[in-house]
Amino acid sequence: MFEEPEWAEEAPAVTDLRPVVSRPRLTAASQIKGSKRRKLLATLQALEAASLPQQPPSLPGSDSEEEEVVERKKKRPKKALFASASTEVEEKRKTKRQKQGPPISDSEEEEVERKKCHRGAPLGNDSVEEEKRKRKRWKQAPSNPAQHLDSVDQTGLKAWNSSATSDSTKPSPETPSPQPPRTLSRKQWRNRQKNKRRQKNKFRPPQPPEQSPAPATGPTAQTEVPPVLSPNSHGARAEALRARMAQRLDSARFRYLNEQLYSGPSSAAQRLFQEDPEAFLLYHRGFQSQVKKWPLQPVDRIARDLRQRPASLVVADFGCGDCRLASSIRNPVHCFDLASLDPRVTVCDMAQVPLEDESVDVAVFCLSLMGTNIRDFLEEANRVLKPGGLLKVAEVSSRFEDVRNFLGAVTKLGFKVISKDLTNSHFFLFDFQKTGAPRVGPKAQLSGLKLQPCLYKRR
Ligand SMILES: C[S@@+](CC[C@H](N)C(=O)[O-])C[C@H]1O[C@@H](n2cnc3c(N)ncnc32)[C@H](O)[C@@H]1O
Repeated sequence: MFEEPEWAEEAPAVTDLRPVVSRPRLTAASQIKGSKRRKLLATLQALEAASLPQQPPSLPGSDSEEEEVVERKKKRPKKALFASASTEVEEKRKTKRQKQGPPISDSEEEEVERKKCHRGAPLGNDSVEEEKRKRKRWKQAPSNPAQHLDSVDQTGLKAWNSSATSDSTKPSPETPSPQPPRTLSRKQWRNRQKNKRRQKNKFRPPQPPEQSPAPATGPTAQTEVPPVLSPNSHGARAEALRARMAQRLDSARFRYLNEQLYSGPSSAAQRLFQEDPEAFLLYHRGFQSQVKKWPLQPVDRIARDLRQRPASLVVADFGCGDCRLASSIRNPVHCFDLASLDPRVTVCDMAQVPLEDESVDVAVFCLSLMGTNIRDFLEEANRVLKPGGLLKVAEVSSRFEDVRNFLGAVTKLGFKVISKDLTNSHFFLFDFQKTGAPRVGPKAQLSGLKLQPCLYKRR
């Protein structure tokens, strides 16, 4: 006769985890109970036969099972009843898990095989149900607790933890499972990997602070800024301020020199630059920075015109500056200025240049009719120009109050107007031809030669 292991039904769910320890003791007890049960069964059968002859027939093999259940109910203590109730709850949980399709472990298969060996006769329907229940109980007591934890979902895990808090075999995260699971579903495997990762991260050593990017406004950024940079940046600002102030000073000095050149006679300008050669450099730096902004520099326009003429023409550049004209044409060029920025320059007051009378073909005044003695410059040009020689004048347009008066005055000095170009926004350009010696005496007033000074605004 098949004997159901009563320990499985009587024991609470938690103690079901230790079946191997309790099985031999319970098997002996069940044998004793089996003999008693047989005696009681015989008594009951006798009583039933005497008092209940009208009872419906039962299915073959079912009587003994029913009697066993009745017998068990009689013998079952209150604890066992409670255990049975809790087992039913657990069975419901297990059924739910079974619906999710947990794999049957090797120990479960072995148990099924073991039960098959114990069966001497085919089981009835009730016996089959009992067998199913037993299988469920065996599943409730997994041989590998870790596997059990992994095989349940999160809800099942919570239920397990809450119901098995006092279990000494409850797996700890650090305790490796003695038997690795052989068949895990993808979800179970993922859960296991996730748990492993969590454990790993839990014990990961903290990263050094320099590897983790700190916010720019955070305290790390504040401490990372070396205090040495502060004086440097202060020094840089001071240097920038110094440079800016120096530039302002140079600009002021340029304006002062420029005004001196326009407001006094050339002799005074000559003395100025002789006494302070650096002033000439400063003046030309200022001039270059101004003229660079122009759309067209007049010296380039004059050079272009002269390139249309024979390169054999001798040119005299009055107030040559940095000899830009001489550098732009192939003609022989006499360069005159109050100071020298180039070896080709003859330092002199252009009111008196060291050239022979009627020795040059072209006389050029490009932005150089400065000073209050313009008549002296034009009479000197007339002197060195050959008869029919070319006089080219370029001046800032704003300097002219009356262009016609200017042209009339130049004509009285022995020239005739060939061309005038008033189209440029910054300068006027005139071409004269020498007609002869000046037609007016030294005391004649040529008001047309009085031009406005070209003053630069303070920026
Ligand atoms: C505005 S800059 C023009 C320089 C050059 N012609 C140019 O267009 O690039 C005028 C030049 O005329 C020179 N200058 C002015 N008066 C002079 C004089 N009396 N004798 C010689 N050069 C003079 C100045 O020294 C200055 O170099």
